[in-house]
Amino acid sequence: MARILIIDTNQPFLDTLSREICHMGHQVTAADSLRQARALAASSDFDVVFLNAEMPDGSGMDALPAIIEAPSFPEVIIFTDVGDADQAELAIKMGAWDYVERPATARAMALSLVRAIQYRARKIHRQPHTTLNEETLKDIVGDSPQMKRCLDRLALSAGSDANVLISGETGVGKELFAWAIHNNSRRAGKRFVVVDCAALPETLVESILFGYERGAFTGADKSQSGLIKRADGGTLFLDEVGELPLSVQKSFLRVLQEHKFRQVGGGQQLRSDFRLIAATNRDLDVMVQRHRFRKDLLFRLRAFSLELPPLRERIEDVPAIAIHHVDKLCESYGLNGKTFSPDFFEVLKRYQWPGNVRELVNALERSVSAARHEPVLFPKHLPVYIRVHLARASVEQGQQATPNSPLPRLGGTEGAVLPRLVDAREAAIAELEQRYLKELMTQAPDMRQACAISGLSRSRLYALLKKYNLPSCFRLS
Ligand SMILES: Nc1ncnc2c1ncn2[C@@H]1O[C@H](COP(=O)(O)OP(=O)(O)OP(=O)(O)O)[C@@H](O)[C@H]1O
Repeated sequence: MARILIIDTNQPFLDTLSREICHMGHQVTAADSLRQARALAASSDFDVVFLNAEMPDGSGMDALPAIIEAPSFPEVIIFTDVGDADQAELAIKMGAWDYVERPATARAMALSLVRAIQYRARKIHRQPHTTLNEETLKDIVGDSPQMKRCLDRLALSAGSDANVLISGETGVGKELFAWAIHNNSRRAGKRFVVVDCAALPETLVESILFGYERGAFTGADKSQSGLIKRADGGTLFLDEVGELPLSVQKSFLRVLQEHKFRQVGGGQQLRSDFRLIAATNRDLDVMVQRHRFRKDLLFRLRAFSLELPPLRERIEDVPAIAIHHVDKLCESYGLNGKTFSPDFFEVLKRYQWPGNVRELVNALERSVSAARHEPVLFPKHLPVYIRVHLARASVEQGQQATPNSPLPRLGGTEGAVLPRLVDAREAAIAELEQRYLKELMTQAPDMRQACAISGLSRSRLYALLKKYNLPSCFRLS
């Protein structure tokens, strides 16, 4: 629970904003003058202060330094009815957390509070980990207890040079965490070399990793160093390490033990001082039992382990992640920032997100495109497959009886009835692709045959499996 101070004289707005904040589980105190606000800030602890820039007894900007320097060093959100770019710049330079024009609804304003609280909680939480650089963590959003535990583990691993194994379902943020570990380690500033083991053609894995000498194979007309050498001094990130062919696992184990290797077709021994971070969405212990992964390699990889939980197990992080990515998307599309309809986050929180944060980011990207210049995101802007899924689930749970309707209702607050044809077609294709891939998983004994049957390339097949969060483990016979 955070403690919030609101400094404003507009009673109806104050009442609604206070209600919203209490509803979020925080404690609110109100002050209707700067004098009272200064006294309160000096005598009580506050996490966040909403400060009106124009108060009857003076300028909120003048009171800002005293409030920022109050004993609890609160985060201050300045709000105003008359936006002024110069004043905004000054406020931020003076240390305000944010400067906002008073939005139409108190609810929208309460949402900007989420980020301030999250930022503050992290700041306090991370104080003992002096090595962590705030700037390198700005893209890791989430304040749930699970996320805090992961950030603790991140801080621990960043302080050592041990190999790290990051596990978790597809799209949970494994690469993001790997980056953050690298950027907070002594190797920050050196190379972070990413190897997507799932996308490496089996015949070329060794030459890509180890490099090759001139004449090593047909077409090798000059020698070429590999990714292991490129990572010298920095970090080597092996994504989807479970896909590394067994033959390569053996030679890679040697590299891990000795940090020495030979290029394909080469006699000379080379050295590379890299730190290894590996990631997997597969159960490597099961793969070891099935003789698909080397036990000694797993043992080495797992010197330090970090397990990232699926998004559905930290669903409270969804609004903050959504705000973060919508802001980024609007910025990259050159759009004005967007606010959210009251039920937008409710809908996001009801969905299970099998593709985790990546699926959420994709859904938001499509929502922002669908809304274009509309300032508010509604559930109707979400991809149709999500709305169909939720409508079906809620009908099945008997929460939403639509006995006479042959089609699920697809609208959000607007209550639209029929999807656009293009959306319906997309939903049908998605459903068919998923059914096909599941069948393919049970019929094909291995990846090579799955590609042969489906006519898909290895990387396209992996991309589709990832899209639908289907495991890439085939029947092992
Ligand atoms: N905690 C988070 N806060 C904000 N964005 C996140 C978070 N975690 C993941 N993302 C975003 O989700 C997307 C997927 O993240 P990332 O590629 O790191 O996942 P992954 O687990 O490595 O996926 P895969 O297993 O498919 O390789 C990225 O756009 C990333 O920025």
